[in-house]
Amino acid sequence: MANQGIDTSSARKGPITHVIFDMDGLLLDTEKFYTEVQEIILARYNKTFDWSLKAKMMGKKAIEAARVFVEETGISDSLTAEDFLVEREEMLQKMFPTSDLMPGASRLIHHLHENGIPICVATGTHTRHFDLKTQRHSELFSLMHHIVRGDDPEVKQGKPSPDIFLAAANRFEGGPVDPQRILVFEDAPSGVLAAKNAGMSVVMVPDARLDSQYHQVADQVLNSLLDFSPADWGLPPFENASTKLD
Ligand SMILES: O=P(O)(O)OC[C@H](O)CO
Ligand SMILES: [Mg+2]
Repeated sequence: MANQGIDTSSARKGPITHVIFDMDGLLLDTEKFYTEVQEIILARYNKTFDWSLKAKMMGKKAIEAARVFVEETGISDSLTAEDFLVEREEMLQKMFPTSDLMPGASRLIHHLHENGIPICVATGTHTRHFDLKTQRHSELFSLMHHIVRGDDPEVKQGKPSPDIFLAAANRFEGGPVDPQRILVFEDAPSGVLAAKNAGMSVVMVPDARLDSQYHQVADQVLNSLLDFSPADWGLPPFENASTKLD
């Protein structure tokens, strides 16, 4: 483990040749939408949504996160996981098309692509939501070699299962790529665990409100993608490392 720096004992298991990006909360500022609708729904039951619950939900497939939500809040007798998904859907559908990029996402994706590093996305979100979230960012996502979504038939179980990252490793040119050559970027505890379960190295870029106990599993923890130094991982450095553009 390493916080705010690199742990050379666990990192560099092999030279990094391929990169997998998580999406929600890592490339796109979409976790705030889930938080907002969950706060609204819980308020009706006179309960508050907090980051200890958020930590257990984020990164998971929708139905898996929904089960955590109704069970952990004790409202499962009044609201099933399936009904919770229906209830939040209308609100989310209005929010997702407004999704913004996270700071540093565009710079890092363009940099890796321009330097010939194969990159892809592995997101727990399903195709219909993916399309809404990315509609303003099609140019950036077109730089990905491939995109694996939560409703992909190869993804039997959501994060922290390694399924989605192993499927992503399989689909690179000449795949499957050795997991030791893959660096994953994640924001969620379940996603960091999934990457480690797949045998990959992982840079965590967590929300500042997430309890720091969840940092321990990651190989490197950063406040922002703007703080990533490719050279730490043997990847081509930014030409002007002092310039932090979005
Ligand atoms: O973080 P992602 O991209 O795997 O998405 C997972 C859910 O859709 C949101 O937590
Ligand atoms: Mg995420």
